Amino acid sequence: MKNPILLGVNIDHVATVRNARGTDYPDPVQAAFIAEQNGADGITVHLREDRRHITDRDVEILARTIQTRMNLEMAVTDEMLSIAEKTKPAYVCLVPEKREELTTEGGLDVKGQESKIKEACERMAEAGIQVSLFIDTDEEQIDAAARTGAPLIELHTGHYADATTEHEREVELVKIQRAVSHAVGQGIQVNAGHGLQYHNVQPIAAIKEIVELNIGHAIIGRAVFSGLDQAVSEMKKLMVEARQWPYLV
Ligand SMILES: CC(=O)[C@@H](O)[C@H](O)COP(=O)(O)O
Ligand SMILES: NCC(=O)COP(=O)(O)O
Repeated sequence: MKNPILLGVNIDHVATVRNARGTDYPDPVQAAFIAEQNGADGITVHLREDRRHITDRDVEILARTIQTRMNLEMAVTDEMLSIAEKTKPAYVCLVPEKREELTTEGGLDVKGQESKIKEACERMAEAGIQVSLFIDTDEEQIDAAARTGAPLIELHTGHYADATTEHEREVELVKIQRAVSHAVGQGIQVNAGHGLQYHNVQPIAAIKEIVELNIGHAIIGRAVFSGLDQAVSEMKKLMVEARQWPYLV
């Protein structure tokens, strides 16, 4: 395919199930292996400060066993930057984090903490790690991301996913399309993710400049019923199919 769309499978919630009982299973390491065998182009894990799902042990083992590439999502803290330096994932995705949140609620405020994020990007670049910034579809945030030197952004698709009417969803889709063009115009690679599932992924996958989608909760949820192999390959199939659609803007 000339313009492929890549799938990063987020395996956080395999660890959520494991940690609910303090057992050794299900193991995210096994999940990564199955996901890779069934079309995942990368594996994403979010090492939260409260370690509610993925743990340091998971990151250490995954760093040695992932065959594709690891995308380590993390808050911009010294502790997390040091873990990244030690484990050397291919990518880190810097995200905002609140301990009490159920999941990530919004994009990183790059504009409001530009020098801190620029320093983090430089520190990661020195360690040979590519940085992605998880941000909203806001042109000022995209411009700030460009100034930090981050080669990638991941656009937050949560508002699109949470839309309750067709009109609202269309409005959010247009915001994503415009943000993609704006970022690509500045030479930034654009990924996207959050809240994507089997029924809403295709219009996003059809945006031809988006390189990769990171999807987790919906895939792991479906895997409970269909198995992880099918859950991953079905998602990839929908994405690849949508990539053949005519461009939407
Ligand atoms: C940054 C992002 O959009 C998601 O990866 C999110 O952080 C997932 O975190 P949870 O798996 O804890 O919901
Ligand atoms: N960055 C988004 C991600 O990794 C997965 O988010 P979700 O599909 O679990 O909402």
